[in-house]
Amino acid sequence: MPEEALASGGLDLPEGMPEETPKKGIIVPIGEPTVMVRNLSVHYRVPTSERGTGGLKSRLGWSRNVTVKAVRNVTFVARSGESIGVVGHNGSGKSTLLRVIAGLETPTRGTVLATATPSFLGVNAALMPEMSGLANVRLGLLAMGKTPREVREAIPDVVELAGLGDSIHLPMKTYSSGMGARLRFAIAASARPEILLIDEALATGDAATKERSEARMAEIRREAGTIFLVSHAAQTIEEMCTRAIWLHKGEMVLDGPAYETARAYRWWAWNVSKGEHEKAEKLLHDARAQLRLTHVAPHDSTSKRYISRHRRNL
Ligand SMILES: Nc1ncnc2c1ncn2[C@@H]1O[C@H](COP(=O)(O)OP(=O)(O)OP(=O)(O)O)[C@@H](O)[C@H]1O
Repeated sequence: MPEEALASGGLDLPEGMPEETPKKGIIVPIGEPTVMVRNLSVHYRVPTSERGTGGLKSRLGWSRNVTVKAVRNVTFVARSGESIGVVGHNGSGKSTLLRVIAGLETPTRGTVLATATPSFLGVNAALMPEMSGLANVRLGLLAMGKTPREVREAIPDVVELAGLGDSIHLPMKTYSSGMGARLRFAIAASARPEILLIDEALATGDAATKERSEARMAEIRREAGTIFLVSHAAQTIEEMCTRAIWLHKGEMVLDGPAYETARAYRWWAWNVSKGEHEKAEKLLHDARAQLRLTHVAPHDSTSKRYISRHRRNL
């Protein structure tokens, strides 16, 4: 997204809002498509305690179901060498999108094609809270298919990347959410997966740990990997990603360079927090007007094989 487009769309920062300077990231060439998301929608039917219009069922105390449209018609293509941040307010569909790419959920409509099985680092990744961080590293690495010897070799690197010091010997249930997230990141990133999905893991941590995480992410990208990173913190996205997607109520509002997209989102969020709802609406409208969808047909790419993430799409 060119700078002029941002300016003409009225997306300059207002006076008083702190400006972040874009960080010079490690430059990695962008390669072939690794994940293709097409017309993806995820709807949930959920019971509501809200009273109906007074029909018989409602008078008998039956609960009604409503449809929550968590993801609405999202389309994009991710390529190797990209780290893609997903930003958006609470409930905008960020985690749902990641879970569908991971193959943990089946979409209501649309398809996800990928060149490899994504490694998913969710906030609730199944580790054992009673066991120490170190024991969980072993467990996690074994669960990812490493042999006992590979596990032994990988442990020092994972422990260093997690940056937990002596706390690595304490039970995981004693960790703060940030400490747990760092450990999960270190375990998942040690596999150097082709596609890595990270949900809210890197917003915390000291400068040195952040630096190491960033370097590891760059390594994965350099080895032709793609990373998705979900975060509420636009600044994390600016620092860690090359590209960002802004979701709002399940819809894609903007897809472009991380700095511009995160900045546009931050300004919108800032206006919402100040009660400037008209201005925020206009910003959403302006951002949507700039949205350019990235498309590619699987046969456009010669050397990769794409696998559907969901059985019903096979
Ligand atoms: N399993 C589920 N059943 C019903 N509704 C769900 C389910 N998972 C998510 N939702 C709803 O879908 C919408 C999107 O949720 P999602 O967790 O993807 O958003 P998010 O952007 O990751 O939110 P947050 O930033 O708060 O973590 C929300 O309205 C949420 O309540």
